[in-house]
Amino acid sequence: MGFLRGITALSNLRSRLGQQTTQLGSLRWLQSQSASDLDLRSQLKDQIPEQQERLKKIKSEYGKVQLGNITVDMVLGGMRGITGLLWEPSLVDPEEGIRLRGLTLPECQKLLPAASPGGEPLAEGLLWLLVTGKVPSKEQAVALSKELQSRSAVPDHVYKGIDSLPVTAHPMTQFVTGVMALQVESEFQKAYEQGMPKSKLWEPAYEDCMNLIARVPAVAAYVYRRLYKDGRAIPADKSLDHAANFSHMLGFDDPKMLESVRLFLLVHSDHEGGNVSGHASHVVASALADPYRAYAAAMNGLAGPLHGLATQEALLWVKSIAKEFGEDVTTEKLKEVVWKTLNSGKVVPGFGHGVLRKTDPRFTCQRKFALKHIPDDPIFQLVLKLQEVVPPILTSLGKVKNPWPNVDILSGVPLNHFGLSEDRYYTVLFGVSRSLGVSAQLIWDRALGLPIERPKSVTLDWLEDYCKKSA
Ligand SMILES: CC(=O)SCCNC(=O)CCNC(=O)[C@H](O)C(C)(C)COP(=O)(O)OP(=O)(O)OC[C@H]1O[C@@H](n2cnc3c(N)ncnc32)[C@H](O)[C@@H]1OP(=O)(O)O
Ligand SMILES: O=C([O-])CC(=O)C(=O)O
Repeated sequence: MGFLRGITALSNLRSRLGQQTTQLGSLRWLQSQSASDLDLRSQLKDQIPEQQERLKKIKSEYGKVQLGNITVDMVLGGMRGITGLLWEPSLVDPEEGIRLRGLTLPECQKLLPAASPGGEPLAEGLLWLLVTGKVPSKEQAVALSKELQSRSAVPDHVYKGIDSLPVTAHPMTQFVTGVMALQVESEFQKAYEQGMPKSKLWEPAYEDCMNLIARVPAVAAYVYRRLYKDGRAIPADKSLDHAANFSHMLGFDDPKMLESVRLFLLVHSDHEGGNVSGHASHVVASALADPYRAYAAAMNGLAGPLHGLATQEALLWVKSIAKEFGEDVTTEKLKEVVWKTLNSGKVVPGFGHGVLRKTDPRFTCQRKFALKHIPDDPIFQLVLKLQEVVPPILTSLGKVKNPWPNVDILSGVPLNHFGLSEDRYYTVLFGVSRSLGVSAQLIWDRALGLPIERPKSVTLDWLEDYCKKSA
């Protein structure tokens, strides 16, 4: 609870010690940090000219280097395999999985500052990493925490906008409505209208992104409390870090739940640029639509069942199995259930991937967490059985390129264990997490002056003609 208070005490101690701290080894770094060291915007501003130069050099020296051939399969196959986007915060290797600014998830867990020793990383430190590519000190993460808090007030019209929807509206519809209502305060839109030159647009993009990240937890929590807790909203607790405060506003203060939310925000934060939500945000922002509009587009994509909604679908599916067949369901029965799902024309949620060709490290990371904190949870136990049962069945179909579990099959399990059991809400949690990665790139989109995205499309007639001529 006293995360910020603890750090403030440390800083006070530092000033009381004055010059002596230079003798104190481990405290030395604290003193060397100036105000601009602690300010994300200043750090970013320092980096931008260098990265702009880098991009310019790559373009002029290597602009004609080929990155592969485009085949008809790729055009008809959702552009799979086409390298066509620049995305700085993360990169996915098909075998190894995600790296956030070069760090694997276990490396992030080890290196990023945590609320308490050995705990899950603070979302603020993660955001710092995603934006700058540098691992922040705890002081930097705390400074960013304070910055986000200072930006977190949500205007009343946002809540009124959400309230105008029927409670039957899907939580993602309510959430996106809230996000669009936040857009009314876009600094980016104002700056553009006032004629700000392109070279400076990263500044209002930064403002919008930081305000957005700061505000979406309250909007998301409002939707949750409206739908499931009689609308009794819980005010923010300013002594808490970003993730813990989100959990608090949802109504969960158990320290293990706070850790679960911190982990959730880490593993769902980003997955390079070609996934539906990332790509949607990038293309919308490329038309110089403001970050709220771009993020809302991302959230509409995330709400698709083959993408982020799989979090909801997976938890619903696993729970329905537990309900119908009990938690001790046999392997044979589980196989039957998987086949029944497939034969009804549905996909098996939480398995497979568009890029990954091995078990998703985000699954592995959450599995480790569950083994530590909730080893006997019956839903977790059921997922472990599905991890064995599903891949051979999917493989036997002969068409599934990746039969292994993805992030979504376990995403909801720890949170469900600690009381957040409303499956339909899960994609909103995913959305709050993805505000970190999407925003980090939106800032760089404008800092690097990336152009409007406009790939070429063709018709079936064109394809046939072209292929016949080249045969
Ligand atoms: C955060 C995330 O977005 S992670 C992904 C979350 N989504 C899910 O968990 C939903 C279940 N999984 C899927 O639907 C798919 O694996 C996707 C959408 C993730 C990837 O799709 P693709 O890249 O097209 O996968 P792939 O090339 O292996 O698909 C080939 C075929 O196998 C099928 N397939 C792939 N995964 C599955 C699955 N889990 N269950 C059933 N069939 C599957 C595809 O539907 C496709 O069938 P079709 O040719 O009859 O249309
Ligand atoms: O990479 C993808 O296509 C989907 C995914 O796992 C994500 O966006 O988290």
